[in-house]
Amino acid sequence: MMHCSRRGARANRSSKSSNMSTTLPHHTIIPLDFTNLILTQSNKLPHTHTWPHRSYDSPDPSHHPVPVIDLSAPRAVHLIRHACDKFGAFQVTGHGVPVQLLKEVEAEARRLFSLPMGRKILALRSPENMAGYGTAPVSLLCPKGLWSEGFTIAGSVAEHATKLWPAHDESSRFCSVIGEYKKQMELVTKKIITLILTSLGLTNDDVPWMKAEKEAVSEAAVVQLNSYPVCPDPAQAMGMAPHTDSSMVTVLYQGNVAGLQLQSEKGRWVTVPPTEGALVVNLGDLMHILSNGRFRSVLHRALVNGSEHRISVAYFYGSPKGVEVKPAVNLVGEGTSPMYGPVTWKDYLGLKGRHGQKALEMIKTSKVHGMLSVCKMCAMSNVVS
Ligand SMILES: O=C(O)CCC(=O)C(=O)O
Ligand SMILES: [Fe+2]
Repeated sequence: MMHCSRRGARANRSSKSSNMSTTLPHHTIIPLDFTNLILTQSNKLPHTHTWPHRSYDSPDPSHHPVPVIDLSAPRAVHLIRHACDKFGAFQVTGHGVPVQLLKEVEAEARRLFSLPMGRKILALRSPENMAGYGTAPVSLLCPKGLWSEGFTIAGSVAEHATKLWPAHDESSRFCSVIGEYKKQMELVTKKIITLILTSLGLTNDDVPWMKAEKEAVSEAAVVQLNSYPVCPDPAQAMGMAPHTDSSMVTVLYQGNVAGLQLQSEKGRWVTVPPTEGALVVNLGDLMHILSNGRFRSVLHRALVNGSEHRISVAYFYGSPKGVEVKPAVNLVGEGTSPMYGPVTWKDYLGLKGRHGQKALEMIKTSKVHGMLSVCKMCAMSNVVS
């Protein structure tokens, strides 16, 4: 596997005060102009987007499939505990989100990404604030470009939409579909978190911020639209580089085109097959912290393909503004210390943005006094994944 390094992040930060178009390695924030590329270019992967070792990691066909769990089944809690222990991920049905709404969100994402680059760039995100159009935040830490584009929706949907579609009738559909999606996803995500807590022997009382004010809770969520255009050389390309999400949980809709893979305990890649009407649930780093290391946050990536344009929609649920997540007291053995120090989602995102997959290690209680205080001082916030 080609590992992501901090090279891109450094290049990005150093470009802050200078002319972005000349000094920024473009793949770090501005995706390829796929719409134009598909119309005019030869069938070749640019060297900036060629991952030479990617094809070495062959998937593990013998691995047990990631379980599909019906949320309304009597054994749901038991099945969720097993899935969280073994995979750090599962798929859910019986979630109550109308399939029609999922299809509408996908259609809106396709409408957004098919806009000309000149229009999408009007909503370009900055290196410090990941809301808006650009490559996935994980690309800041990658040596090569990703075969994808992303749009991160944090805060007001209308603010994003009017940048893309100045005409009201063009932006209003996006606002209403995404607005409804956020509402539905908040409901289902809280249901899923409650079941996960139950599987750990905890209740919502052990995590008081679950009952926080409605507004604070809606600040705890971010929607990420991902687009993976048809690729001329899928074996050498990477849609989304391997990463764990920083969230508590991520609920992902991946339409009907395969691409998502997660890493098994044995370190092999396992495809999560699209399942009609199902949503994928990935445990993020905050859940790993809350569970005092019992549940792992799953390493995952997205591959691309040569015939279909794939869309995925991730709903990241972190923790409300200012709330520090820490290992649940009931999961810390008597006489032992919690495995991790308390951290807010915002600070953790800052750490992850700077240090990638090393971030978790850095808030281990043995390390917390040195590194975390340093990173809080120079916090680069709002990096989402
Ligand atoms: O597109 C996918 O399947 C994965 C997306 C993802 O991992 C993310 O947005 O964090
Ligand atoms: Fe992810």
